[in-house]
Amino acid sequence: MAAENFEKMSTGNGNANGDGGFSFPKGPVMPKITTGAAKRGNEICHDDSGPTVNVSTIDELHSLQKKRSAPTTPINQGGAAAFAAVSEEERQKIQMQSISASLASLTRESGPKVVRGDPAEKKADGSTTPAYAHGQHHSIFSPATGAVSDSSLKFTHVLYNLSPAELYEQAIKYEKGSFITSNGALATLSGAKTGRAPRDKRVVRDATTEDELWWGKGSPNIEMDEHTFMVNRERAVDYLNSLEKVFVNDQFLNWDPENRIKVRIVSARAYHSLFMHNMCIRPTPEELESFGTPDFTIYNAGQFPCNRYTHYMTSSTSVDLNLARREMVILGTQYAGEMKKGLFSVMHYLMPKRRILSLHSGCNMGKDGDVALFFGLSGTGKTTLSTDHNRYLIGDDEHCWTETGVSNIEGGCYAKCVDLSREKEPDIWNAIKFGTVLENVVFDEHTRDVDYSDKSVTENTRAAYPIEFIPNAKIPCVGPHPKNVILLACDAFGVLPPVSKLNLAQTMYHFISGYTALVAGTEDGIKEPTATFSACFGAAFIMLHPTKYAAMLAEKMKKQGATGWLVNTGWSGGSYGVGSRIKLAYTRKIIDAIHSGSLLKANYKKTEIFGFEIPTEIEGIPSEILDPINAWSDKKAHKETLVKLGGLFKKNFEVFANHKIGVDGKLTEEILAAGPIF
Ligand SMILES: Nc1ncnc2c1ncn2[C@@H]1O[C@H](COP(=O)(O)OP(=O)(O)O)[C@@H](O)[C@H]1O
Ligand SMILES: C=C(OP(=O)(O)O)C(=O)O
Ligand SMILES: [Ca+2]
Ligand SMILES: [Mn+2]
Repeated sequence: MAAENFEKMSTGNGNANGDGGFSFPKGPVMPKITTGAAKRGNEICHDDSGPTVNVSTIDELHSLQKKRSAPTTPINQGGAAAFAAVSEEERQKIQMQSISASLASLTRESGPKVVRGDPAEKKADGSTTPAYAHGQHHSIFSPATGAVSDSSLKFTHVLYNLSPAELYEQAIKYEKGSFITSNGALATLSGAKTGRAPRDKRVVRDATTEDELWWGKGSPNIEMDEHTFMVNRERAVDYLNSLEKVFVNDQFLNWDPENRIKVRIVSARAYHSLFMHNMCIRPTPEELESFGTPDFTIYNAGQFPCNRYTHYMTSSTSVDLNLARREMVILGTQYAGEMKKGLFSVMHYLMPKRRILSLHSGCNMGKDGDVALFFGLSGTGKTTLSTDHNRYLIGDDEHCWTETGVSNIEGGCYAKCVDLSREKEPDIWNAIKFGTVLENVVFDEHTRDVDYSDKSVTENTRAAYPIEFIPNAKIPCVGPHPKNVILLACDAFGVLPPVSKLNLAQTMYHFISGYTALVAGTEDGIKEPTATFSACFGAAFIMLHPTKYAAMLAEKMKKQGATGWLVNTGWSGGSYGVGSRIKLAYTRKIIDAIHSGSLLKANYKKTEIFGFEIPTEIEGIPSEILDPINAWSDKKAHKETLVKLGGLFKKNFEVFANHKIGVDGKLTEEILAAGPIF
């Protein structure tokens, strides 16, 4: 009986053949040792009643495994086929020519020889160098050039718009610190830099940008000249060309089809290529065929430092933006966020020129089409709160607001992972799967389970995933005009109310202030929260004077009748160290009440100093936390802290006191009066 059951369970072929008189001994044994030899007499011993593979060598077997990707342009029947085949070759040639031009070191050759494909991939003849004449898999481009240098003799292999699976393989084979975690994500390390380096971000100051951009105190635009840019560009390009292979991504920014920008990212790491694959908008195969030349190019040579003897360089890191050349160069940092936020800066320049407002905000939409924006500095909750199971996600970080509505600039999200839990943030948790880049996380060496509470590498652990990994993403990522504009502040002083309703002047005052206060980091033993003011909740990325963006926001909010709110996602019941961070569940309830419109109808009272309108009740939230003073046991300390914060706001706003916001002089006065009064 036992043997019979065992036979039923086993799907072994060949033995459970009802040939009587033959049974396995009891106990766990290997079922397929003998064959039908006992019955078939002197036949040769074999065990292959199933079909066999139709090859004669192991190489042939391997060649069967990968089928060539189907051409994306349907080749017409009949006479057109030959024409289509030629034009495909021609198209690839144009594409390689364009990549060669991107990689040209401008002082020497016109561009390197480029060849498409992995140099380690064996050709049919076993060679690994490109086949010059009979191009099979690889298209090749050799520029006509008189000058000969070592770099003009070698090929630069281009890994063009690889798929996530291919990029996983590249990362795991060649990039130390790349692993697959148990959820299927690709874990990587970004090296010495685990966050952005705003003090190393430079912008070329030329005749045009001199007048157009915001320079000087408070501005993120640290100047450099054209010549220095070219020195760094050459350094990056030479570094990239010295490698055996580079990754090239051709993608889009902005879901608004009329204002879409074509971007090319040239990088040395599969990690960077997969990151941008996830974060930018992915072209369809057809869109890629007609991509042509990009509107903007990033040269990411982050593994290679800049030269400190180069004028303007103050460290080994430099992130350089040249708007005239439409190029960005990255040296000395591998933190992938530089690319995403660098392109965001470009959009903060290009879009306002078209009278489109670019926003450092998350954005989602309710079932009835009500759109909300979530402004806030890093770590205040844009990604967390815009990812809401009951609403459609338009985007978590970068948007545009046009005459017709909003559009996401990106094609993916970049979530903080520190202390991530399945219970509190199920959608982000589930988005961390095959295809997602997991930066700087710690995992179990055997099970590969990620420990999101482990901050050994950095506190700024991140997951980058395509937006469609969020089940209720709104694709295409566009929506109508916003109804609510939510300003997020993580107030570690614990004096800002959990939610305040703002009038237009207050909304503008707080938008221009861009306040948050974070604890500087538990390790350093810093007890005192530090206030940060970052104009437009994104001073690191804006290119024009903050009042330009503020004026556009005021005009749009007024025209659309949008309501402004200030939500404190930080401390309650005392400053950091005494009080505690407002529960995410409470913040979500507050946000729900904003979306539903119920909060608009609540009863309000006015606070001291800041003059906020705060609700007296919100369903599901203990009423006593709505007015911060109630949650503080030390009332005197509360008042002192409130006055201190008010003072910091005042001091910060001084630099804006002489600026007119838009053409409306009355609004400017109202904004100046909308700050703290004491
Ligand atoms: N009350 C709260 N509201 C929002 N986020 C909170 C709250 N309490 C804790 N958090 C945590 O703060 C972090 C917010 O980060 P994130 O949403 O990525 O910010 P941003 O996208 O603005 O940079 C998340 O790790 C989130 O879990
Ligand atoms: C990636 C960033 O954005 P955020 O923290 O707002 O998600 C950043 O500021 O570097
Ligand atoms: Ca940010
Ligand atoms: Mn975010």
